[in-house]
Amino acid sequence: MAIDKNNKPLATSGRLRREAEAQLRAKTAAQPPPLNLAEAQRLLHELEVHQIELEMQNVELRSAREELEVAHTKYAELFDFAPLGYFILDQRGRIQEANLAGAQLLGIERSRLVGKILSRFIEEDEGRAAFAAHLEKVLRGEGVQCCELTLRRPDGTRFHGLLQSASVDASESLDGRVLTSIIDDTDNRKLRLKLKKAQAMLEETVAARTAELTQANAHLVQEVEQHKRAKESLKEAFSQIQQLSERLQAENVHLQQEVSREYDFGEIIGHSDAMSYVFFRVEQVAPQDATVLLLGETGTGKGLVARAIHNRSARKDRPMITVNCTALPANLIESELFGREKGAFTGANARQMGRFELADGGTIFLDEIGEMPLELQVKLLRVIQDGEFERLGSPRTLKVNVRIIAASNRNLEEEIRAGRFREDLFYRLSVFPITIPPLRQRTDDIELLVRYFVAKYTKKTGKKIDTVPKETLELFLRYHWPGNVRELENVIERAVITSQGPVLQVLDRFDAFRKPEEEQDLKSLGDLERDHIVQVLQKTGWRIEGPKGAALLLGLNPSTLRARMRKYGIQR
Ligand SMILES: Nc1ncnc2c1ncn2[C@@H]1O[C@H](COP(=O)(O)OP(=O)(O)OP(=O)(O)O)[C@@H](O)[C@H]1O
Repeated sequence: MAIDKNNKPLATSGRLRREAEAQLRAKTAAQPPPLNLAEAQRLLHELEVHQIELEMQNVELRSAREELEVAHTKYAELFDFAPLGYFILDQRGRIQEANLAGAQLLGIERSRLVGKILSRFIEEDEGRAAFAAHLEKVLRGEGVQCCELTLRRPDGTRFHGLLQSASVDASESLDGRVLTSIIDDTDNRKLRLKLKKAQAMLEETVAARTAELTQANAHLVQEVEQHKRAKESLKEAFSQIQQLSERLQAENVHLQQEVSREYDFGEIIGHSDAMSYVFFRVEQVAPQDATVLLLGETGTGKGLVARAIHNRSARKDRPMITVNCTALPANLIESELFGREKGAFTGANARQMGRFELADGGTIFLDEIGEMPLELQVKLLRVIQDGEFERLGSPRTLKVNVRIIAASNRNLEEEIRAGRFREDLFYRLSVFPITIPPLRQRTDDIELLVRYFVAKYTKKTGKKIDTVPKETLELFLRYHWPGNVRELENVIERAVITSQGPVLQVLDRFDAFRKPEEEQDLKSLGDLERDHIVQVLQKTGWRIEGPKGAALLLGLNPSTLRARMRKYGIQR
């Protein structure tokens, strides 16, 4: 009981007493009624069972704990002796935990490792910045991150580490922490570098070798190409040589034939105005490539003029091929001109080059063109126009570059009228006509020709003849020479053979050279008039006027006679 300083009970003590008694009452009221014995025994039993249960649980817990400890030891060993360093880092990269391998890797005791910033083991600022970025990415939750860094141990040794980090999420109660494994990749890296170097070297060697091989290959291909080309050009050269040899052979045969015919390729003799005009025309046309048509009686020298044109042309080093259209059988002219393939017709046993092919680059002289069969005239026209033709029996078109000189002793205009000569061919041929006058119209040349032939045949026979009697010359001047220069040449040749001594003796009666009247060609009125005028003039010694002049004999006015002479080209 509470008392005051006078040892008297306080007034509040009564109240407290009352409250305490009330609490006791409430407590006893809440308490169960006192147990009876049976109940007490039952409760005691349960209590004992419960205690046994607890003891058993305790045993189980202990063994579980032991097992856990064993497992922990086992995993701790695994953790410690794992072949790579494990580190648990905080958000700033401070090492919170590390396995033994990790401590060994960083060359520091494990106990001293905890609390150290991993960055301090990283070489160079650059590496540390890379690690910071690595850590940041991990903490940002960007998943597992890897990086390569050079790390330095406290003893100064370095190693190349491969880092792999992952953040540990909060549910694993390692909130904000990072698990980082580090592998010492130094040896592997060295090996890799070596391997890379070796590979680079290998690649370099392979590239160099490949380049060498490619070059060698290209060289080979080039060589093969060159060989191929060389082979081709050899083949071509061979075929050209073959063609050339064929051509040369043919040319040779032709030239031999020409030589055997004793053609006179020397200069053309003549100093008459008529011949001077012919020479002038020859000089004019020779350097051109124009087609020339030579007109004139037989034996007037058309062949010689053709040769002179060729020899004065740019083609003079190529052959002049002569085709005498009268000398060849009509059925052979075509194959002679254009050539033939083997078997082109019965009897064509071998391939033969035509005269046009032979004359390629040169000149072809088509003598007696008026004799050419009509059907061939068409083909000739084509050659003149396009330079093209086909060999007999061959569809292949050949092209040649040939200058054409044609000659005719026939009056081609009459032939056209008679339908024996194509007008178009005539106009093609007569681009540049040259008419060679008959010998009787250029008696001025006779003496010159006589001396020329005498010299020629005395040289040939070894005789010495230096005089031609005046009477003989006069005889020659009077004669009308139907065979022209050829006839005169024959007369001289015979005379040289038969002459004894230095004087030329013409034994033959001159009239013998005249054709019997009935054999003579029927001449036109103009020709007869011309011949007659010449004869009379020769008789009067070329005197025109006066009592012994030709005009009187002919019953013509001298000026009329002069006009006729001009018309017919009659000159002394
Ligand atoms: N002016 C001349 N000078 C020298 N010889 C000539 C002359 N004219 C012709 N001859 C000679 O006369 C002969 C005949 O000449 P060429 O064959 O050239 O005449 P052609 O007019 O072609 O005759 P054809 O029409 O009969 O073929 C040849 O031997 C030739 O040498």
